[in-house]
Amino acid sequence: MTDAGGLRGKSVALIGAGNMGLALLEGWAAQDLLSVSVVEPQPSQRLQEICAAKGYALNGPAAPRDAVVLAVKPQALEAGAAAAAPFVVRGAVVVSILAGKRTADLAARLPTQAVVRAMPNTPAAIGRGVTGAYASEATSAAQRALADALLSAVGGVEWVDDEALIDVVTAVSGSGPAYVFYFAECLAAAGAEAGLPVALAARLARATVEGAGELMRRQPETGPDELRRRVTSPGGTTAAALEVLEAPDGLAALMRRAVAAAKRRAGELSG
Ligand SMILES: NC(=O)C1=CN([C@@H]2O[C@H](COP(=O)(O)OP(=O)(O)OC[C@H]3O[C@@H](n4cnc5c(N)ncnc54)[C@H](O)[C@@H]3O)[C@@H](O)[C@H]2O)C=CC1
Ligand SMILES: O=C(O)[C@@H]1CCC=N1
Repeated sequence: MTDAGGLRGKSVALIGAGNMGLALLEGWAAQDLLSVSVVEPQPSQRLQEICAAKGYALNGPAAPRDAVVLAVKPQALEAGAAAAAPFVVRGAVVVSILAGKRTADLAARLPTQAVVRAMPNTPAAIGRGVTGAYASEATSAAQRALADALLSAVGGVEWVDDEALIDVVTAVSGSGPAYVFYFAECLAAAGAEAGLPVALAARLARATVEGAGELMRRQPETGPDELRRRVTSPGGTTAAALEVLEAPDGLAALMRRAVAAAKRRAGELSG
């Protein structure tokens, strides 16, 4: 395995290996460069398999680590930070993926000021995630590079200089996969209501979202607006549908409200 991010020989503790923590662990295991300790009170079968196969310590004694990744629910911050603290020594960087929790919230509970606040998303589980990240002022360039390499194991990483933007990242790409899945559900439901057998409508909607996403991925130079135009014949069926979606109270207005609600909720989760 190439070691572009300089992960070889680095040690990491992962606190919480549910959906997102496990996705990160899968990425690290595939690279096979790190020494990993995992703390997880309810280890899944898959977690146990990875730890056994890779020799990762699962719920073993704490030891100083180069990085500590916190992946518990925001509501479990106190207990998660208590579990993380024994792994955090001088020079360690803490990477938190907790929605809403600020770098200051983390620094107040851990023996370090070097905190990276990151927001990945669930396509990380197949190495196709995208993560927004912010590094506190006390984070060194080397610590930030280590955090970048850890997060890059499951997809792209976009850094922001203003911590407040992480709440927006959360509302766009952190929660975003759910919007896309819900869109597929709604398209299927509308198709069924318009007369298709329910299962067929579900298959068509799913294949459409998959195919459109893949088309976008394979044509990175082409914007979604242009891809949309290519579907839309003047005076045709797509134009008729888009007239509905583009109405003042249409999809753009709904997305604005949805993103604003998620951003607001992220703010409420801080502290
Ligand atoms: N699910 C998602 O799409 C995303 C979630 N996040 C954030 O990631 C974090 C984790 O979310 P999920 O993985 O979805 O939740 P999850 O509930 O699947 O995983 C959390 C894990 O933490 C474990 N845990 C609880 N207390 C603990 C403790 N004291 N020490 C160690 N482990 C402990 C739980 O047993 C559980 O397995 C959340 O803070 C969430 O905001 C971030 C990006 C996307
Ligand atoms: O719903 C949540 O709070 C988490 C953060 C982004 C995606 N899931």
